[in-house]
Amino acid sequence: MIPDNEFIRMEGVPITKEEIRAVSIGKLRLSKDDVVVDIGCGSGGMSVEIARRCKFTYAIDVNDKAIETTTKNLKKFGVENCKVIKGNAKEILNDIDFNKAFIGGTKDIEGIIKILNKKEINHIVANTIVLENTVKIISLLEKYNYNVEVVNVSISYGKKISVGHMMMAKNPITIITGKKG
Ligand SMILES: C[S@@+](CC[C@H](N)C(=O)[O-])C[C@H]1O[C@@H](n2cnc3c(N)ncnc32)[C@H](O)[C@@H]1O
Repeated sequence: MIPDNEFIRMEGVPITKEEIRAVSIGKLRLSKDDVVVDIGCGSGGMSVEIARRCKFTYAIDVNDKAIETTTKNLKKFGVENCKVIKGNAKEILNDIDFNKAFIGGTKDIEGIIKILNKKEINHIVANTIVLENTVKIISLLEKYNYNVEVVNVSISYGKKISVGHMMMAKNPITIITGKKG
């Protein structure tokens, strides 16, 4: 994994932390034949890591700054097998071919999961912070007969204080995996 501080960051939108990227990448079980879409690519933290491990990646975001930052990070890390597309994933997914999806953004999630199911995408991994989004994604995946695994990851970073290291907790992230077949 690339350390967090090596990425160019987009103001106001946190990059997926190195440890969360590691678990999420593990859950995607990537192979060199996979074509993966990163829905809500933000700064491109996941797009870069995914593209380095598969055949091709589509990085989609509605936000101009996200598109700009992801493009810069792809260039910085020498990633050439990733196309960055601006827009709402709901309007774009029907026009591209891929076999796995990573979900990092949840706007219009009902429509997005409906399309993923219709396109027979049998391996989906989502990261959520907000409880309501976690519940919504689990329910939607179950509605479309995906087998769902839910993992909650809590990370604490050691901070040096006078008497030793104090562990400072970050907010937990839920990693939801939906699979069929
Ligand atoms: C938490 S950030 C993702 C962080 C990213 N994984 C990273 O490491 O930099 C979520 C992003 O999803 C985008 N987003 C949310 N819903 C979306 C949608 N339906 N289509 C495209 N982008 C979306 C937001 O604009 C935001 O940039």
